[in-house]
Amino acid sequence: MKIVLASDHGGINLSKEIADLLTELNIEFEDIGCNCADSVDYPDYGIPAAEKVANGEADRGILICGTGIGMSIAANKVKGIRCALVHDVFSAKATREHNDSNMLAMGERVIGPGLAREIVQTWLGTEFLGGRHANRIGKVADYENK
Ligand SMILES: O=C(CO)[C@H](O)[C@H](O)[C@H](O)COP(=O)(O)O
Repeated sequence: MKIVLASDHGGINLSKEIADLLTELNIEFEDIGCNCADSVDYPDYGIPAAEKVANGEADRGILICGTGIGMSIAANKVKGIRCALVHDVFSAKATREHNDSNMLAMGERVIGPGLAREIVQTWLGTEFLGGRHANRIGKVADYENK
C-alpha cells in the first residue's frame, strides 16, 4: 500500500510523527509537504494529495492541518475522494468499515501524537465491510457523477 502524506504549517509536527510511524511500519509513502513553519494554504497541499489518491498514484492519503477540517473539506471536493475527519479510534475503524474512506484527516491542534498514531494504525488496518455500506457509498458516487 502506498500512502500520500500532506500537511499545512499547522500540521507539520504531527505530520513528521506520522511519517516516522509509516517508516516504522515499513509502509511506502510520499510526503508532499509543506514541511515548513511558514504560513501556507491547506488547499495547496490537500488537493494535490487527494488528486494522487483519485488518479491511483497513491492508494490512500493522510492529511494534517490545525484542525483537520480545512484539509478534509478540500480533499472531499476531488472526485472519488472519501476523506474522513477523525479524532478517535472508534471512528477510525468505523470509517474504514462503513465508508471505505480513502483519506484520513486529523488536526494537530486537536489531538496528541499518541492518539494520532493509534488512529492511523487502526485506519490502515481495517477493511471495508461492503454489503449495505457499498450501496450507500454508491449513492454518493452516483450523485458525484451526475
Ligand atoms: O484549515 C484549517 C482549519 O479548518 C486548518 O486548521 C489550518 O491549519 C488553520 O486554519 C491555520 O490557521 P493559522 O491561524 O493560519 O495558522
